Amino acid sequence: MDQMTFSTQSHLLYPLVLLLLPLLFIILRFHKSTLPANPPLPPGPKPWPIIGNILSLGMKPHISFAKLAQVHGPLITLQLGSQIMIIGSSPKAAREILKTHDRVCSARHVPHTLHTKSPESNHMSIVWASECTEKWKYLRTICRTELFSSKAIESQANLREDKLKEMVRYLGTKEGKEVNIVEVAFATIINVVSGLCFTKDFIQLDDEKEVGGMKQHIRTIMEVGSAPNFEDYFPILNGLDVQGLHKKFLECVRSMFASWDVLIKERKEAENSEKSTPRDVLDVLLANRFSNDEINHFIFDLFVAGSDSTSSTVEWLMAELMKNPEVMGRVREELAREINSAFVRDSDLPRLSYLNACVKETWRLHPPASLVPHRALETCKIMNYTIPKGSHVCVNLWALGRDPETWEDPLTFNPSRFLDSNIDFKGNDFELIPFSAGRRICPGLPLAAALVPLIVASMVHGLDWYLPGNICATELDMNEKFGITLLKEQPLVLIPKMRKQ
Ligand code: HEM
Repeated sequence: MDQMTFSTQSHLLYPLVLLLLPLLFIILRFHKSTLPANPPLPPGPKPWPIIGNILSLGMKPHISFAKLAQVHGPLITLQLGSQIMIIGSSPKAAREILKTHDRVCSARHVPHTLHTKSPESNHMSIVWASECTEKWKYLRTICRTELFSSKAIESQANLREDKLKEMVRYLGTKEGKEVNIVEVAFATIINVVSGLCFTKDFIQLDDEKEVGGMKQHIRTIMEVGSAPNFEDYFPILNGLDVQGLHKKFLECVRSMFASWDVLIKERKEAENSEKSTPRDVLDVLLANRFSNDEINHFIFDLFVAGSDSTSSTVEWLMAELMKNPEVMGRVREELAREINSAFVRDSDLPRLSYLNACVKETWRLHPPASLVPHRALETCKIMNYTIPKGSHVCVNLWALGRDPETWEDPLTFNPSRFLDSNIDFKGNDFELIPFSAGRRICPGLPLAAALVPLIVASMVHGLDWYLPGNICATELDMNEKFGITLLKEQPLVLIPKMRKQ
């Protein structure tokens, strides 16, 4: 009986399987052909032949990219000559690039302008290390332990306070006269960094004397470094430097290195320099047996990465305070309530919660590094799109701060939004990452976070500020007039007046 049933069943089963097999084959084939083997590239504007989307870059690429993101979405592709560029413009895209795919996207795109003569030299730099090599890790460890640990930052408080007192005294001498805010902030920051590195001032606030023409060199480096270099997009031009950008860059680097070589030589010749406790970064680097070239590159990174970014934040914040008198009023009230002496000290900063909220709001609207230039080490998938190996991968920090899906009334300068919020700028909250996030996050964050509020508090405490001539505060065009102020746009000029206590 059982045998019978089985044989009847198998008798029916064979023709059924034979019938179903071709059907299964058709279904699988159809299924395979609708699912591409690789997801596509992120969407983007249609490229022109040869030049691709170069014309979409515009004068301010971060603004052009933000506009393109409104049309094509938070992850877009641009074809720049032969180079693919992927740009992320939402907190989700930023998290995927800088956290989920941190390792794969951690390589640096080094523009041709900033290539130093030998490929070795870029390996000595933290900023321009094309990959996160052992050397890069070692240099970051020196930064973390010797320069920017909480203990190191605390031990540098006296230096910062001294430089701030010099700045306030200088501003007192400029009463009733026009002061270029970014110049003063820049000189103060350069002297803080040169104090850390060489125990020496590089710029005198009250005259134009400066060591090694630093101001002009850093200005030129920022200018040539941010200009698009066609060599980056057309390999056929490699090494020709048709725009002369690389030549200008090298001239500045050589001149700065030559002036530092003199200081390094003096230090090496000083008696017992190796045996005494290290006074500054130069002593630490010499004790770690850095060569002159390595010292120069390390210090170059600190000056170039730290000066313009910090001074432009001070300028934007002062401009926002001038434009928003009620915000300025609250900052003044807080300073009057919390500061009992003529000078603001580091230890006062934790009590200045409204000023700290103003700093965050400035970094939200005006991140100094608006685009973070990384490169994909391997092909990977981000938000269901393919990111090919070697693509430039950027996060548009400027777009993140103005994303209407994240921020209420995003274009309004409203520091109060941060008063009851846990959002911080330390790389964990992807809606606010002015220092980036992941393994390449800015190592100078602790110094900048201490310096910016200290400089602004020192400028505002005890001084009233006026716009020159007939400029009215409401006329300040915050989006167009300032921008990267060290470049060719108009700097913020204000007139200080001592306040009667
Ligand atoms: C307001 C001030 C500053 C801002 C907003 C800022 C922001 C940034 C950003 C966005 C990056 C790129 C990170 C990435 O590639 O993902 C960076 C890198 C860097 N920053 Fe800053 N920075 C500031 C101040 C400083 C200061 C004061 C120093 C040191 C004195 C410094 C040293 C560096 C260095 C060495 C790098 C390269 C890191 C690497 O490639 O591994 N920065 N910074």
